[in-house]
Amino acid sequence: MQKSILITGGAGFIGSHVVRLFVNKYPDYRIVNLDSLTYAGNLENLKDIDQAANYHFSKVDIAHEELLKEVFNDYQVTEVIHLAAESHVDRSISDPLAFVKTNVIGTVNLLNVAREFWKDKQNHLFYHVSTDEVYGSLDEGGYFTEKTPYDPQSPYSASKASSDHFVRAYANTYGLKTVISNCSNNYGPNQFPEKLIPLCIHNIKNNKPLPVYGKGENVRDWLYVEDHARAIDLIFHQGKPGATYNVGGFNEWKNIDIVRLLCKIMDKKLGRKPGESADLITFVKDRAGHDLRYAIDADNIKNELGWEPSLTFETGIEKTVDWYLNNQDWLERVTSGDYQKYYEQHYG
Ligand SMILES: Cc1cn([C@H]2C[C@H](O)[C@@H](COP(=O)(O)OP(=O)(O)O[C@H]3O[C@H](CO)[C@@H](O)[C@H](O)[C@H]3O)O2)c(=O)[nH]c1=O
Repeated sequence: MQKSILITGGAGFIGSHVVRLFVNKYPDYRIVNLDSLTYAGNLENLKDIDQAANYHFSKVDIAHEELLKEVFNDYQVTEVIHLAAESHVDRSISDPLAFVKTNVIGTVNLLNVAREFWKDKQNHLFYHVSTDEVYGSLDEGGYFTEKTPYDPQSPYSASKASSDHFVRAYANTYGLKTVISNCSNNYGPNQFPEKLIPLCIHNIKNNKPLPVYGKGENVRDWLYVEDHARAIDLIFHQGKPGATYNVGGFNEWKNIDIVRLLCKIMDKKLGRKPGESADLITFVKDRAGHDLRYAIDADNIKNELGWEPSLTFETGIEKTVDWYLNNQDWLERVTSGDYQKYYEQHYG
C-alpha cells in the first residue's frame, strides 16, 4: 500500500465522486471512506465500487475524537482528504450549531488526531475541501481570487471559513502539511434534492412548485461534480504545500435562468408542451442574508496544475437531468426519508 487515504464525507455528493475516482484510478492506494451517514450521506452512491479490494468504509462522526483515533490506527492513515461537512445554507440559518459541531469542531478533531498520529508531519498531507462562500458576496463585477479576504455572510460560510482558518493555523503552529481548495457550486448525479438543481428536476417531474428565492437574480458559478473531483485529484498530488486553490467553472448563471433552462430541457424530455414546466416557477420569500453573486477566478489552478473543466455546461446539465430521470427510485428514497431502512436492509 503506497498510501492509506482517509476521505471524510465520502458517502456525500462530492465525496462519493472523489472516492470513486480514487478507488478506480489508484488500485495501490487504500481508500478509507469515513462518513457518519447523515441525511445527505448515502452508501448507495458507491455501490459500483464498494466491493473493490482497496475500498473500506467506516461509519464515524468526525466530531468523535476517540473513534477517529481508532480509524487512524486501524488503517494507518497517511493522508486526509476532508470533505465531511454540513453544506446547506438554509439549514445553517435554522440550526447554526449543527454547522459549528460538524464543520468547526469536527475539523479541529480531525486536525488534532492527524497531528498527534503523524510523527513526521512533512510526510503526510491534510487536504481540506472548502467553498467559495468563504469570500462573501460580489456585486456585478470582479472575481474571487486566492487572495480575496474572507468575508463569510451565512452561518454555513462562517463555519467553513473557520475550518479553513484552523487548517492554516495547524500548518503554521504545528507544522502540518496542508492544502485547501475553495470551489464554486457543484451539480451532477447524487446531489441531495434540497439543492437548487436536483430540487427543480424532482419538482418539475412531479409537477410541484419551483421555489425561486426573491427575484431569482442571484448568480452562482456552476461546475460539474466530476470536474471538481479531477481538480481534487490534481491538487492532492501536485498542489503546493500550504497553498490554496480556487476551483470554478467560469460558468455564471442567474438562478432564474437556470430554473428556466431546466424547465426547457425537461419539457422536451417529458414530452410536455414548450413552456408547460415554467408554469411551476413560484417566486418565494428570499433567503435571509442571501449572497448576491459568487464568481471564481480559476486561472491559478489552470496555469499551475493545468486543470480546466472538461464538460461544457450544456453537456453536463443534460447528463445530470438524464441521471435523475433514470434514477427516480433514488430520488424517491432520499426524499421520503426511508433511506435508513434501505441502508439497513442492503448494508446493515
Ligand atoms: C434550494 C433553493 C435555492 N435557491 C437559490 C439560492 C442560491 O442563490 C442558489 C443555489 O442554492 P443552493 O443550491 O442551496 O446552493 P448555495 O446556497 O449556492 O450553496 C452551494 O454552493 C456552495 C458553493 O458556492 C457550497 O459550498 C454549498 O455547500 C452549496 O450548497 O439557488 C432558490 O432560489 N430556491 C431554492 O429552493
